[in-house]
Amino acid sequence: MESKYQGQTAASRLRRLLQEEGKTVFCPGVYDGISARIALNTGFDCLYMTGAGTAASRLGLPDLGLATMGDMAANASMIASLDRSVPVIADADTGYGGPLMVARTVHAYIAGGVAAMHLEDQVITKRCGHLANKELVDEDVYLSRIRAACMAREDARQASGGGADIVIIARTDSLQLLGYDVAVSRLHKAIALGSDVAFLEGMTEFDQCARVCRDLAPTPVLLNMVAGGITPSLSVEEASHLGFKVVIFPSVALDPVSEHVTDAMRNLKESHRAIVSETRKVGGVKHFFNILGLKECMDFDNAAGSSSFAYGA
Ligand SMILES: C[C@](O)(C(=O)O)[C@H](CC(=O)O)C(=O)O
Repeated sequence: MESKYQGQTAASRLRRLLQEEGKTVFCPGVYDGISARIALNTGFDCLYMTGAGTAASRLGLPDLGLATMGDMAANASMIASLDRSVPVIADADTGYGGPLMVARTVHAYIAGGVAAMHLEDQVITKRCGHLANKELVDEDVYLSRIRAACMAREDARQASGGGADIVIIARTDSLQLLGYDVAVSRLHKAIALGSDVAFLEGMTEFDQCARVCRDLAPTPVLLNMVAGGITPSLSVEEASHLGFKVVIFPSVALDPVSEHVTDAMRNLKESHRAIVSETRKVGGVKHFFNILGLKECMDFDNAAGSSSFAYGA
């Protein structure tokens, strides 16, 4: 069967979604194979790889600039590989070093099939954008990160005959320290260098959310809806009404996981017996493996002529 996305890379598919009149792309935050599979099975047309979730799930650590480029690129590439027709927007933090390192990051994300990446102006020892007392790099350092990313994308475009067209999202964390006008001015400069999308991190007032898309028009703007964060909570419809073209929900899976797993762990510790969910009682272990593509794996193996799954599993 021909894919309806024939010939489109994930990046070009995302570019089309961004151009669709009246469309706001909204993305659940995913950070591992399970959360990504569940989001794909739910039918989202774009995913967001959260850096906070990547640091949490791969390293067991908070979002403090501890995940390396290797950690992030490997995770983003794995997630992007699960369904090539669904674009993945991935956190790329500060780019993990100077311009040469930023360029390596861009090439690693492109090689992994990532559709878009965001780069910010915090110091390398960064923290979640919704924490206090963030430190920034000077504007020229930030712009050299963005310039390096756009130069690397251009090199990759030429080498691939146009295919490698990763969407570059300029994020600024400067609102907290330098105020709205400086933050928007940093984004304008990043756009002038070739960023495709702008991301004003850590807005604290509805008025800022209401202004930013107008002030940066016609560049598409991304809204970060961290649960419990400092930005007023908006629905996708409300965000769309204000002009946002992309909304990410980084923590949508993190809180349910930490809360439900805590309950399950406590229960096992106290009762010495694991809770068996209703779905497992009915579907057995296969229920979970089916979420991860068991059937598709067996079909592939059969189609390749193997007899391993001729009688199922
Ligand atoms: C968007 C973000 O960069 C992320 O890693 O998902 C974080 C979100 C978070 O820490 O929950 C951020 O806003 O800095």
